[in-house]
Amino acid sequence: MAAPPVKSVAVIGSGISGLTAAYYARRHLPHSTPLTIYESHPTHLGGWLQTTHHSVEDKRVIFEHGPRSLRPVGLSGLCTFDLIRELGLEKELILVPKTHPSAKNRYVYYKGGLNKLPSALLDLPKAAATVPILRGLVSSVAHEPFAAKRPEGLEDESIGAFVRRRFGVRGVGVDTLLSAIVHGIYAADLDTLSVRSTFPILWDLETYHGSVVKGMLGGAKRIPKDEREVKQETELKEKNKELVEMMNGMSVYSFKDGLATLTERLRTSLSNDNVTFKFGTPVTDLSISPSSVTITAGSDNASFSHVIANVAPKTLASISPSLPLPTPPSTSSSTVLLVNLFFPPSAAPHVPAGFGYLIPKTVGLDENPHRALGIVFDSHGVPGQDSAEGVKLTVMLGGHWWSALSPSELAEREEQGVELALGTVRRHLGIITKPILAEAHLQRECIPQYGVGHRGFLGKAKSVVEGWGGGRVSVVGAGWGGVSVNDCVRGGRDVGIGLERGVTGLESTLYRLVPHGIIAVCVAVIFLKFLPVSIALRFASKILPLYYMFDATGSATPQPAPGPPNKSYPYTNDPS
Ligand SMILES: C=Cc1c2[nH]c(c1C)Cc1[nH]c(c(CCC(=O)O)c1C)Cc1[nH]c(c(C)c1CCC(=O)O)Cc1[nH]c(c(C)c1C=C)C2
Repeated sequence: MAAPPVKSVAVIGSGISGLTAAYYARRHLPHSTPLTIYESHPTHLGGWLQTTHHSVEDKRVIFEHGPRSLRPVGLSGLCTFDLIRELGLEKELILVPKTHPSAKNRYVYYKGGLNKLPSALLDLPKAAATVPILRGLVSSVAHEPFAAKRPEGLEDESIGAFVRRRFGVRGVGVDTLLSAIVHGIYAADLDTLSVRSTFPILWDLETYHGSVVKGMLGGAKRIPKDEREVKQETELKEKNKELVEMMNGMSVYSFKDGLATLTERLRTSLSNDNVTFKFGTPVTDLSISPSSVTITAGSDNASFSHVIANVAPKTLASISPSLPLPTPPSTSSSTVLLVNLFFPPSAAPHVPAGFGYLIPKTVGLDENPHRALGIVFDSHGVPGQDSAEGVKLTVMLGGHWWSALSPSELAEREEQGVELALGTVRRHLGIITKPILAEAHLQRECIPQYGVGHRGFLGKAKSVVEGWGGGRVSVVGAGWGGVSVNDCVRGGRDVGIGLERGVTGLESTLYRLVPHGIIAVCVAVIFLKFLPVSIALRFASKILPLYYMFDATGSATPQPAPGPPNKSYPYTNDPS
């Protein structure tokens, strides 16, 4: 069936995915094609990319209330380069090299202290012998190649089930380490997330090599690469040569004025380019006819030839009653309490030069009474962003630990946010000084949870959206196929460019490998200890350095309407 001609386009939701889709649509369609963006929030645009600027004695401090850095890797990473180049943002970048302490020093809180994960091959023997969280893993890794074959017909399972099936339950366990990483990316419990949708590399290594460890030793060679991806990658590398070169050897990057630079620049570009923004207009209905899609937002009805929905599956289902969308295996999203703290030089605590630390699921309430998930040492993580001297931290709490809390209990946690964060840093890092700036933001439902079977859901959703929309409706955003900013940019770009072909937005999510090789790296680190040096070096060249260890891009764009709209609770440093 030929795709219907594009005459007018509406985008529902102004997160990074929606804005990127609008941007590329604008660039690819005739200038006369009208484009309208609906945003339910009255003023805020950009979804979970939320940067605020603060002043300390006339010097600047930047707080990120969502993602804070991006990882320059993979096809999705190249898509973000393309957007940066298009927007002329190259000079606004802050690059963090892999040699920087924040890239090399990554920690997990375990057994009452920070466990430094090794960053180089030579550190491995010592680390495996002395770091408590690494010690027990050796036998698990040695066992993995001999684990029983995957049961016939198993299509997906939780990350926890996969890891226990392959690595067994010995000592500290690979699952303990992985639970910390899952906290840092999804703020979730590894026993509820789909391994195929969150760490597809692990599933694929088992499929094509019969073992994760064996597959890694073979350089994952047998895993087939999608031809479309290879072609797109080659084209993007060519087009963005300078940025590719500039990012060579970099661990992460951000912007001088924070990550919201990206969404702000998109807004400026779109505002100057025949795009109408409708703020404060939640879309309540989406209906389809053979010749158009009609959007109802409050008392406003408007018809478009095409609609791009930057909303999660459950929201799309609720606004489109005639769309027979299957129910996703999980409709929940993690809620994270983010507390930003800034300590002036006179009260600057000592924190190790590093990225920060994550807290595994097995750390008990006695050691982690406020259910913190991890702490980022921002002043090390993105150096040089603030002109004010001092120490900046972000404490992240809640996530799956708070999934059963009522809205009023969550609001209570937000009100107590700064105290909970200070209690945590006192307990873990011995920090007793007071910050000069402190803000708590409860980011409600900010990270979608891909439940077991999510991939199967996407396959069905694609045919349903195709059949229902007839090439007029596409979906983008973290709720579907990848929670990182890079994934969102990639999804938005694919749809913006592909509107005339009638894409659903779910084409690439079905063959996309979300590049989370994190566990593979953890496993490798331990395994290396037993290998002859020559094999180890070959192995290491494939998978080291350890930048996968909870670095990378952030998420996310979905609804409900996020934003600075959230109340923030400033902390007054009142000695009384
Ligand atoms: C609201 C808090 C968030 C937590 N995770 C994400 C957000 C927005 C999303 C996220 N964080 C990371 C990734 C990996 C992406 C990839 O390309 O592989 C994703 C999708 C990695 C990450 N985790 C933390 C940081 C600082 C980063 C780097 C990117 C970023 O700036 O977000 C720290 C961290 N994030 C969360 C917790 C609990 C945590 C703890 C230290 C939750």
